[in-house]
Amino acid sequence: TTEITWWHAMGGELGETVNQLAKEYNASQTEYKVVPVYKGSYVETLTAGIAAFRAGEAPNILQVADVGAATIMNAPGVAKPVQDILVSAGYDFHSKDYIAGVRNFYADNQGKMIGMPFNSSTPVLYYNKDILNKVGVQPPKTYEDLEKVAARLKDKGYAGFSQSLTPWIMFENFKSRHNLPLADQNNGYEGPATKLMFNTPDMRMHFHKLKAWSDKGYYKYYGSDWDANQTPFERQEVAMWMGSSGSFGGLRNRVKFSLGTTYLPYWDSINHNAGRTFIGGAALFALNGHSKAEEKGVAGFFHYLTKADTQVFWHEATGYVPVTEAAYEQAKASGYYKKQPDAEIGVKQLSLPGGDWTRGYRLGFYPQIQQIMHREFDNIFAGTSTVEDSFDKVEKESQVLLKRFARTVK
Ligand SMILES: O=P(O)(O)OC[C@H](O)CO
Repeated sequence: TTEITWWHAMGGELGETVNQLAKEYNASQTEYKVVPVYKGSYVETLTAGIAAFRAGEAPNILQVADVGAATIMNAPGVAKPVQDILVSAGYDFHSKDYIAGVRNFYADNQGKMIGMPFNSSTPVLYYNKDILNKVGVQPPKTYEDLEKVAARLKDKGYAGFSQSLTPWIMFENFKSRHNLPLADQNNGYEGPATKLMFNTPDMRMHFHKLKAWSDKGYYKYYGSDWDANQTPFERQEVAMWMGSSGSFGGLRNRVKFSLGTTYLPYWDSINHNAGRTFIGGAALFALNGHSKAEEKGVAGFFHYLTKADTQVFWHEATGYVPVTEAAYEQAKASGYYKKQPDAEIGVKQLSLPGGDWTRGYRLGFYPQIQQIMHREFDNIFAGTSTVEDSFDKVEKESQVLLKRFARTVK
C-alpha cells in the first residue's frame, strides 16, 4: 500500500470529519492509504509545509488557506497544478464543474486550477433568533439596518455583534461584497501587487462607524483571536456574529438557542447592488518531490473528495460549501435546505452576481500584512490610535512587504 500524507489545519470537530473522510476513502480501495496529520493553524500548516519541502520531506498534500495563496503559488517548484495531476491520472477535469465563486480563487490568471478548493467557506452573519424575536427586530441586510438593529438591541440591554478575523471580514470581503478592488495588478492576479486599497474613503468611513459602534456598545471587538470573538455569541453575550459559513456545523451542535444565518451586510450607500463575496477556507495543494505512484494516489483522493456524495457529506457536517455544481444540486434535491434553510446561505452568497473584483486576490506576505492590520485594529478599538493614523501605518508597512515580495518573484 502506498501512503499519502495530508497535512491540514482542521482542528476539533472539523478534524474528526477530515479523519472520517480519509477512513472512508481508505476503506474504499486497497492501493493507497491517506494519512491526515493536523499541523495547527492555517499559517502554521503552511510554514511547516514549506519548511518540510525545503528539507526534502514534503507531505503529498498540503492545505493552504486564502491568505497563503500567493505564497504557495509563487514558490518555485513547490506545488504541482492539481489540474495537471488529475488529467495525467486520467480523470476528466472541467473547471466549469465548480461553482462560480470557487472556480478562480486558486487558479492562475489563465484559469488553470493550481490548488483544489476543498473547504470553501464565506463570511456570513449569524444571529440569535430568540434574542432578535424578543426585541422584535429582523436580521439586518445592510450596515444601515445593522446600526438600527444594534440600537434597538442596546435599548433592551443586549450587545449587538462581534466578528472574527477582522482583515478577512472587514477588509477583503468588505471589498468583494461591494465589488471594489483591494489591490493593484488586478488584485494581484496579473502580477505581484504593490499597493493595497486599504486606506480608502470607503474603508475609513466603515472603520469610523465601527469605532463609534464600539463606543456605544453596538459592536464588541475582542481582539484578533478567532474564538475570543465567537464564544461571546455562543454564550449569548452578543446577539449576532460575523464568521465563517464553515463554522455552521459546529455552532448548530453547540448553541442552546435558535440559530439564524443571513448574508454578510453591505453599505447601501457604497453599492446598492452588492453581490458575491470571496471564498474563504482553504485549498489542497499537491506538493512536488513524490513518485508517480504517489501522485496518482493524490489524484484518486482528490477525485474522491470532489465527488458529489463526498461534498454533500462534508457540506452537511461542517457548513463549508459544496464546491461543485453537481454537489450543490444534490444537496438541494435531498431536501436538506428545506429542513435547514440557514445552511444554504454561504453557497447562495457565493452564487450572487459577481463583478470585476470578486474573483479573489493574490497578495505576497499576506499573513504578515494581516498581523499589521490586527495590531492597528487593536489600537483603533482600544482608542490609542485614530483610524487615519492606523490606516497610514497599514498602508506604509504593507507596501514595504508587498514590494519585497514582488522582488522575490521576479
Ligand atoms: O474559518 P475558515 O476555514 O472558513 O477560513 C476563514 C478564512 O478564510 C481563513 O483565512
